[in-house]
Amino acid sequence: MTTEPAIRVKDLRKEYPGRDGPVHAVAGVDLEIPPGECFGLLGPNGAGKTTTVEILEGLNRPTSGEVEVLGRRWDVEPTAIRERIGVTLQETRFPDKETVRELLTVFRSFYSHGLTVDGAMARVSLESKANALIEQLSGGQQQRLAVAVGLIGDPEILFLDEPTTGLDPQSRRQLWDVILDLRGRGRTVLLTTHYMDEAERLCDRVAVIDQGKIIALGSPAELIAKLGGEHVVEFGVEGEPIDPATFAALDSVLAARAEADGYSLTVGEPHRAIPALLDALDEVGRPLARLTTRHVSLEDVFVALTGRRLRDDEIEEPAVGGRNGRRWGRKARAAR
Ligand SMILES: Nc1ncnc2c1ncn2[C@@H]1O[C@H](COP(=O)(O)OP(=O)(O)OP(=O)(O)O)[C@@H](O)[C@H]1O
Repeated sequence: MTTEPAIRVKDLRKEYPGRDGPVHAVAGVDLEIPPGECFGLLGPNGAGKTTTVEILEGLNRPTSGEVEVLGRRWDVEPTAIRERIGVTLQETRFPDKETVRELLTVFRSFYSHGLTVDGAMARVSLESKANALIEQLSGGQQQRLAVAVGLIGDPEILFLDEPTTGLDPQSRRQLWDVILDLRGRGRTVLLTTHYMDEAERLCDRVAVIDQGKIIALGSPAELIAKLGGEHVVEFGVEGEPIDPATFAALDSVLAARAEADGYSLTVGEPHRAIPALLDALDEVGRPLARLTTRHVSLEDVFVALTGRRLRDDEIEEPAVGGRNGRRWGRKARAAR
Protein backbone atom coordinates (compact mmCIF):
# COMPACT_ATOMS: atom_id res chain seq x y z
CA MET A 1 0.00 0.00 0.00
CA THR A 2 1.25 3.50 -0.84
CA THR A 3 2.19 6.05 1.81
CA GLU A 4 0.90 9.03 -0.20
CA PRO A 5 -2.54 10.36 0.73
CA ALA A 6 -5.36 8.28 -0.70
CA ILE A 7 -7.10 11.55 -1.59
CA ARG A 8 -5.69 15.05 -1.83
CA VAL A 9 -7.84 18.03 -2.74
CA LYS A 10 -6.70 21.64 -2.88
CA ASP A 11 -8.95 24.65 -3.26
CA LEU A 12 -11.60 22.65 -5.10
CA ARG A 13 -14.35 24.71 -6.68
CA LYS A 14 -17.38 23.85 -8.76
CA GLU A 15 -19.83 26.34 -10.14
CA TYR A 16 -23.06 25.46 -11.91
CA PRO A 17 -24.94 27.99 -13.97
CA GLY A 18 -28.08 29.10 -12.11
CA ARG A 19 -31.07 31.28 -12.88
CA ASP A 20 -29.89 34.01 -10.48
CA GLY A 21 -26.18 33.69 -11.24
CA PRO A 22 -23.70 30.86 -10.68
CA VAL A 23 -24.33 28.29 -7.92
CA HIS A 24 -21.13 27.75 -5.93
CA ALA A 25 -21.75 24.06 -5.17
CA VAL A 26 -18.15 23.58 -3.97
CA ALA A 27 -16.51 26.78 -2.80
CA GLY A 28 -12.86 26.09 -1.94
CA VAL A 29 -12.47 22.67 -0.31
CA ASP A 30 -9.11 21.36 0.96
CA LEU A 31 -8.83 17.73 2.05
CA GLU A 32 -6.13 15.18 2.72
CA ILE A 33 -7.26 11.66 3.52
CA PRO A 34 -4.61 9.08 4.44
CA PRO A 35 -4.91 5.47 3.30
CA GLY A 36 -6.97 3.28 5.62
CA GLU A 37 -9.13 6.08 6.95
CA CYS A 38 -12.91 6.02 6.96
CA PHE A 39 -13.69 9.64 6.22
CA GLY A 40 -17.13 11.19 6.33
CA LEU A 41 -18.40 14.20 4.42
CA LEU A 42 -21.35 15.46 6.41
CA GLY A 43 -23.81 18.12 5.58
CA PRO A 44 -27.43 18.94 4.83
CA ASN A 45 -29.07 18.52 1.43
CA GLY A 46 -27.44 20.77 -1.13
CA ALA A 47 -24.25 21.28 0.90
CA GLY A 48 -22.06 20.12 -1.99
CA LYS A 49 -21.24 16.58 -0.85
CA THR A 50 -22.33 14.76 -4.00
CA THR A 51 -20.61 17.27 -6.28
CA THR A 52 -17.36 16.88 -4.32
CA VAL A 53 -17.55 13.09 -4.39
CA GLU A 54 -18.47 12.99 -8.08
CA ILE A 55 -15.36 15.04 -8.86
CA LEU A 56 -13.23 12.63 -6.79
CA GLU A 57 -14.84 9.70 -8.62
CA GLY A 58 -14.02 11.24 -12.02
CA LEU A 59 -17.73 11.63 -12.87
CA ASN A 60 -17.76 15.42 -12.76
CA ARG A 61 -15.17 18.07 -13.62
CA PRO A 62 -14.10 20.80 -11.23
CA THR A 63 -14.27 24.45 -12.23
CA SER A 64 -10.84 24.84 -10.59
CA GLY A 65 -8.58 23.28 -7.97
CA GLU A 66 -6.35 20.24 -7.67
CA VAL A 67 -7.52 16.67 -7.13
CA GLU A 68 -5.29 13.62 -6.69
CA VAL A 69 -6.66 10.15 -6.10
CA LEU A 70 -3.99 7.62 -5.06
CA GLY A 71 -1.40 10.15 -6.26
CA ARG A 72 -2.89 10.37 -9.75
CA ARG A 73 -4.89 12.97 -11.63
CA TRP A 74 -8.12 12.24 -13.47
CA ASP A 75 -7.10 14.26 -16.53
CA VAL A 76 -3.80 12.33 -16.85
CA GLU A 77 -4.41 8.72 -15.77
CA PRO A 78 -8.15 8.02 -15.64
CA THR A 79 -7.93 4.27 -16.27
CA ALA A 80 -5.28 3.74 -13.61
CA ILE A 81 -7.51 5.44 -11.04
CA ARG A 82 -10.67 3.65 -12.16
CA GLU A 83 -9.00 0.25 -11.68
CA ARG A 84 -8.24 1.05 -8.04
CA ILE A 85 -11.43 2.67 -6.78
CA GLY A 86 -14.96 1.47 -6.17
CA VAL A 87 -18.06 3.63 -6.40
CA THR A 88 -21.52 3.26 -4.89
CA LEU A 89 -23.73 6.05 -6.17
CA GLN A 90 -26.56 7.70 -4.25
CA GLU A 91 -29.13 5.92 -6.40
CA THR A 92 -28.41 2.87 -8.49
CA ARG A 93 -30.83 1.23 -10.87
CA PHE A 94 -29.84 -2.27 -11.97
CA PRO A 95 -31.74 -4.38 -14.53
CA ASP A 96 -34.70 -5.99 -12.73
CA LYS A 97 -34.57 -9.29 -14.58
CA GLU A 98 -30.92 -10.08 -13.90
CA THR A 99 -29.85 -12.22 -10.98
CA VAL A 100 -27.43 -11.04 -8.32
CA ARG A 101 -24.78 -13.45 -9.62
CA GLU A 102 -25.24 -12.35 -13.26
CA LEU A 103 -24.93 -8.69 -12.38
CA LEU A 104 -21.79 -9.16 -10.31
CA THR A 105 -20.25 -11.32 -13.04
CA VAL A 106 -20.74 -8.50 -15.56
CA PHE A 107 -19.16 -5.92 -13.26
CA ARG A 108 -16.29 -8.27 -12.38
CA SER A 109 -15.41 -8.46 -16.09
CA PHE A 110 -14.63 -4.72 -16.11
CA TYR A 111 -11.61 -5.21 -13.82
CA SER A 112 -8.28 -6.92 -14.47
CA HIS A 113 -8.20 -8.10 -10.87
CA GLY A 114 -10.69 -8.20 -8.02
CA LEU A 115 -12.84 -10.32 -5.74
CA THR A 116 -14.59 -13.47 -6.90
CA VAL A 117 -18.32 -13.08 -7.41
CA ASP A 118 -18.91 -15.39 -4.43
CA GLY A 119 -16.43 -13.37 -2.38
CA ALA A 120 -18.26 -10.13 -3.18
CA MET A 121 -21.63 -11.64 -2.23
CA ALA A 122 -20.15 -12.92 1.04
CA ARG A 123 -18.81 -9.45 1.93
CA VAL A 124 -22.34 -8.06 1.87
CA SER A 125 -24.12 -11.21 3.14
CA LEU A 126 -26.07 -11.82 -0.07
CA GLU A 127 -24.93 -15.43 -0.68
CA SER A 128 -28.46 -16.75 -0.20
CA LYS A 129 -29.71 -14.34 -2.89
CA ALA A 130 -27.19 -15.35 -5.57
CA ASN A 131 -29.88 -16.59 -7.94
CA ALA A 132 -32.61 -14.13 -6.96
CA LEU A 133 -33.73 -11.57 -9.52
CA ILE A 134 -32.83 -8.01 -8.61
CA GLU A 135 -36.52 -7.06 -8.59
CA GLN A 136 -37.04 -9.62 -5.81
CA LEU A 137 -34.56 -7.93 -3.45
CA SER A 138 -35.61 -5.62 -0.62
CA GLY A 139 -34.37 -2.02 -0.58
CA GLY A 140 -31.64 -2.90 1.91
CA GLN A 141 -30.54 -5.92 -0.14
CA GLN A 142 -30.42 -3.81 -3.32
CA GLN A 143 -28.26 -1.27 -1.53
CA ARG A 144 -25.92 -4.02 -0.30
CA LEU A 145 -25.75 -5.27 -3.88
CA ALA A 146 -24.76 -1.76 -5.00
CA VAL A 147 -21.95 -1.88 -2.42
CA ALA A 148 -20.90 -5.34 -3.69
CA VAL A 149 -20.66 -3.80 -7.19
CA GLY A 150 -18.42 -1.10 -5.68
CA LEU A 151 -16.26 -3.77 -4.03
CA ILE A 152 -15.96 -6.22 -6.92
CA GLY A 153 -12.67 -4.74 -8.20
CA ASP A 154 -11.21 -5.02 -4.65
CA PRO A 155 -10.69 -1.24 -4.57
CA GLU A 156 -8.19 0.65 -2.44
CA ILE A 157 -10.78 3.40 -1.99
CA LEU A 158 -14.52 2.89 -1.80
CA PHE A 159 -16.78 5.92 -2.34
CA LEU A 160 -20.21 5.64 -0.78
CA ASP A 161 -22.68 8.45 -1.43
CA GLU A 162 -25.42 8.40 1.22
CA PRO A 163 -25.45 4.61 1.31
CA THR A 164 -28.17 4.23 3.93
CA THR A 165 -30.62 6.97 2.98
CA GLY A 166 -34.14 5.60 2.99
CA LEU A 167 -33.22 2.27 4.59
CA ASP A 168 -34.90 0.78 7.66
CA PRO A 169 -32.80 0.62 10.86
CA GLN A 170 -31.92 -3.05 10.46
CA SER A 171 -30.72 -2.59 6.87
CA ARG A 172 -28.72 0.46 7.93
CA ARG A 173 -26.94 -1.57 10.59
CA GLN A 174 -26.21 -4.37 8.12
CA LEU A 175 -24.57 -1.84 5.81
CA TRP A 176 -22.63 -0.35 8.70
CA ASP A 177 -21.20 -3.82 9.35
CA VAL A 178 -20.08 -4.03 5.72
CA ILE A 179 -18.34 -0.65 6.01
CA LEU A 180 -16.73 -1.53 9.37
CA ASP A 181 -15.47 -4.78 7.84
CA LEU A 182 -13.89 -2.82 5.00
CA ARG A 183 -12.33 -0.38 7.43
CA GLY A 184 -10.96 -3.36 9.38
CA ARG A 185 -9.27 -4.50 6.16
CA GLY A 186 -7.36 -1.21 5.97
CA ARG A 187 -9.19 0.15 2.93
CA THR A 188 -9.98 3.83 2.55
CA VAL A 189 -13.66 4.69 2.66
CA LEU A 190 -15.12 8.06 1.73
CA LEU A 191 -18.68 8.29 2.87
CA THR A 192 -21.21 11.07 2.50
CA THR A 193 -24.14 11.16 4.85
CA HIS A 194 -26.56 13.44 6.57
CA TYR A 195 -27.00 10.94 9.40
CA MET A 196 -24.87 12.05 12.30
CA ASP A 197 -25.10 8.75 14.18
CA GLU A 198 -23.79 7.01 11.09
CA ALA A 199 -20.78 9.30 10.93
CA GLU A 200 -20.10 8.93 14.64
CA ARG A 201 -20.25 5.16 14.43
CA LEU A 202 -18.23 4.65 11.25
CA CYS A 203 -15.85 7.52 10.61
CA ASP A 204 -12.31 8.12 11.91
CA ARG A 205 -12.63 11.75 10.82
CA VAL A 206 -15.39 13.86 9.39
CA ALA A 207 -15.59 17.13 7.50
CA VAL A 208 -18.77 19.07 8.16
CA ILE A 209 -19.65 20.78 4.90
CA ASP A 210 -22.15 23.57 4.49
CA GLN A 211 -22.79 25.74 1.44
CA GLY A 212 -19.81 24.27 -0.38
CA LYS A 213 -17.28 24.90 2.38
CA ILE A 214 -15.78 22.78 5.15
CA ILE A 215 -16.82 24.39 8.41
CA ALA A 216 -15.35 21.79 10.80
CA LEU A 217 -12.86 18.95 10.45
CA GLY A 218 -11.73 16.33 12.96
CA SER A 219 -12.66 13.09 14.65
CA PRO A 220 -16.28 12.95 15.85
CA ALA A 221 -14.96 12.98 19.45
CA GLU A 222 -12.82 16.09 18.79
CA LEU A 223 -15.69 17.99 17.22
CA ILE A 224 -18.03 17.05 20.03
CA ALA A 225 -15.43 18.02 22.65
CA LYS A 226 -15.30 21.52 21.13
CA LEU A 227 -18.84 22.13 22.32
CA GLY A 228 -17.39 22.20 25.84
CA GLY A 229 -20.15 20.14 27.46
CA GLU A 230 -20.88 16.45 27.17
CA HIS A 231 -24.60 16.46 27.79
CA VAL A 232 -27.71 18.02 26.38
CA VAL A 233 -30.76 18.62 28.56
CA GLU A 234 -33.96 19.12 26.56
CA PHE A 235 -37.11 20.25 28.27
CA GLY A 236 -40.47 21.89 27.80
CA VAL A 237 -42.23 24.38 30.07
CA GLU A 238 -45.97 24.99 30.22
CA GLY A 239 -47.28 28.44 29.34
CA GLU A 240 -45.66 31.45 27.65
CA PRO A 241 -42.15 31.24 26.14
CA ILE A 242 -39.20 32.10 28.40
CA ASP A 243 -36.05 33.94 27.27
CA PRO A 244 -33.36 31.20 26.99
CA ALA A 245 -30.86 33.64 28.56
CA THR A 246 -32.62 32.83 31.87
CA PHE A 247 -31.34 29.26 31.61
CA ALA A 248 -27.90 30.17 30.29
CA ALA A 249 -27.00 31.65 33.67
CA LEU A 250 -27.72 28.42 35.58
CA ASP A 251 -25.04 26.31 37.24
CA SER A 252 -23.03 24.13 34.79
CA VAL A 253 -24.98 25.37 31.74
CA LEU A 254 -22.68 26.23 28.82
CA ALA A 255 -25.27 27.25 26.24
CA ALA A 256 -29.04 27.57 26.07
CA ARG A 257 -31.22 27.56 23.00
CA ALA A 258 -34.93 27.83 22.28
CA GLU A 259 -36.12 24.91 20.16
CA ALA A 260 -39.35 24.55 18.20
CA ASP A 261 -41.04 22.71 21.09
CA GLY A 262 -39.03 23.75 24.16
CA TYR A 263 -35.45 24.45 25.17
CA SER A 264 -32.10 22.75 24.89
CA LEU A 265 -29.16 23.25 27.25
CA THR A 266 -25.57 22.14 26.66
CA VAL A 267 -24.33 21.25 30.11
CA GLY A 268 -21.13 20.08 31.74
CA GLU A 269 -22.67 18.27 34.70
CA PRO A 270 -26.35 17.32 34.52
CA HIS A 271 -26.50 16.57 38.27
CA ARG A 272 -25.78 20.26 38.92
CA ALA A 273 -27.67 21.79 36.00
CA ILE A 274 -30.96 19.90 36.45
CA PRO A 275 -31.54 20.80 40.13
CA ALA A 276 -30.67 24.41 39.29
CA LEU A 277 -33.17 24.35 36.42
CA LEU A 278 -35.92 22.85 38.59
CA ASP A 279 -35.29 25.48 41.30
CA ALA A 280 -35.39 28.29 38.72
CA LEU A 281 -38.71 27.08 37.25
CA ASP A 282 -40.13 26.58 40.74
CA GLU A 283 -39.24 30.16 41.66
CA VAL A 284 -41.23 31.58 38.74
CA GLY A 285 -44.06 29.08 39.22
CA ARG A 286 -43.70 27.50 35.77
CA PRO A 287 -44.21 23.71 35.77
CA LEU A 288 -41.92 21.50 33.71
CA ALA A 289 -43.79 19.70 30.90
CA ARG A 290 -41.02 17.20 30.04
CA LEU A 291 -37.29 16.69 30.44
CA THR A 292 -34.80 14.34 28.76
CA THR A 293 -31.01 14.16 28.79
CA ARG A 294 -28.66 12.73 26.20
CA HIS A 295 -25.02 12.83 25.18
CA VAL A 296 -23.87 15.60 22.83
CA SER A 297 -23.82 14.41 19.20
CA LEU A 298 -22.42 15.63 15.90
CA GLU A 299 -25.89 16.99 15.17
CA ASP A 300 -25.37 19.42 18.06
CA VAL A 301 -22.02 20.42 16.54
CA PHE A 302 -23.75 21.28 13.28
CA VAL A 303 -26.49 23.25 15.01
CA ALA A 304 -23.89 25.13 17.08
CA LEU A 305 -21.92 26.07 13.97
CA THR A 306 -24.78 27.02 11.66
CA GLY A 307 -27.87 27.60 13.76
CA ARG A 308 -29.64 25.03 11.59
CA ARG A 309 -30.51 21.37 11.89
CA LEU A 310 -28.93 18.96 9.45
CA ARG A 311 -31.95 16.98 8.50
CA ASP A 312 -34.67 19.50 7.80
CA ASP A 313 -32.97 22.89 7.51
CA GLU A 314 -35.16 24.03 10.39
CA ILE A 315 -34.12 27.48 11.60
CA GLU A 316 -32.84 27.64 15.16
CA GLU A 317 -32.43 30.60 17.43
CA PRO A 318 -28.78 31.32 18.14
CA ALA A 319 -27.56 29.75 21.38
CA VAL A 320 -27.00 32.01 24.33
CA GLY A 321 -23.68 31.52 26.11
CA GLY A 322 -23.70 30.13 29.64
CA ARG A 323 -21.92 31.47 32.67
CA ASN A 324 -18.60 30.28 31.24
CA GLY A 325 -19.18 32.98 28.66
CA ARG A 326 -19.04 30.67 25.67
CA ARG A 327 -21.20 31.48 22.67
CA TRP A 328 -21.69 28.68 20.23
CA GLY A 329 -24.63 29.87 18.24
CA ARG A 330 -24.33 31.92 15.11
CA LYS A 331 -26.93 34.12 13.58
CA ALA A 332 -29.68 31.93 12.19
CA ARG A 333 -29.74 32.01 8.43
CA ALA A 334 -32.77 31.59 6.27
CA ALA A 335 -33.16 28.11 4.85
CA ARG A 336 -32.28 27.99 1.19
N1 LIG B 1 -26.12 19.79 -12.38
C1 LIG B 1 -26.41 20.81 -11.60
N2 LIG B 1 -26.79 22.00 -12.11
C2 LIG B 1 -27.05 23.06 -11.32
N3 LIG B 1 -26.95 23.05 -9.96
C3 LIG B 1 -26.57 21.88 -9.41
C4 LIG B 1 -26.28 20.71 -10.17
N4 LIG B 1 -25.93 19.71 -9.31
C5 LIG B 1 -25.99 20.23 -8.08
N5 LIG B 1 -26.37 21.53 -8.12
C6 LIG B 1 -26.52 22.44 -6.97
O1 LIG B 1 -25.28 22.47 -6.27
C7 LIG B 1 -25.49 22.48 -4.86
C8 LIG B 1 -24.81 21.28 -4.23
O2 LIG B 1 -25.48 20.10 -4.62
P1 LIG B 1 -24.99 18.63 -4.20
O3 LIG B 1 -25.89 17.63 -4.86
O4 LIG B 1 -23.54 18.51 -4.43
O5 LIG B 1 -25.26 18.66 -2.62
P2 LIG B 1 -25.36 17.46 -1.59
O6 LIG B 1 -24.71 17.96 -0.35
O7 LIG B 1 -24.83 16.22 -2.16
O8 LIG B 1 -26.92 17.34 -1.37
P3 LIG B 1 -27.84 16.01 -1.36
O9 LIG B 1 -27.66 15.42 -0.03
O10 LIG B 1 -29.21 16.59 -1.56
O11 LIG B 1 -27.39 15.18 -2.51
C9 LIG B 1 -27.00 22.52 -4.67
O12 LIG B 1 -27.37 23.87 -4.51
C10 LIG B 1 -27.53 21.93 -5.95
O13 LIG B 1 -28.81 22.45 -6.23
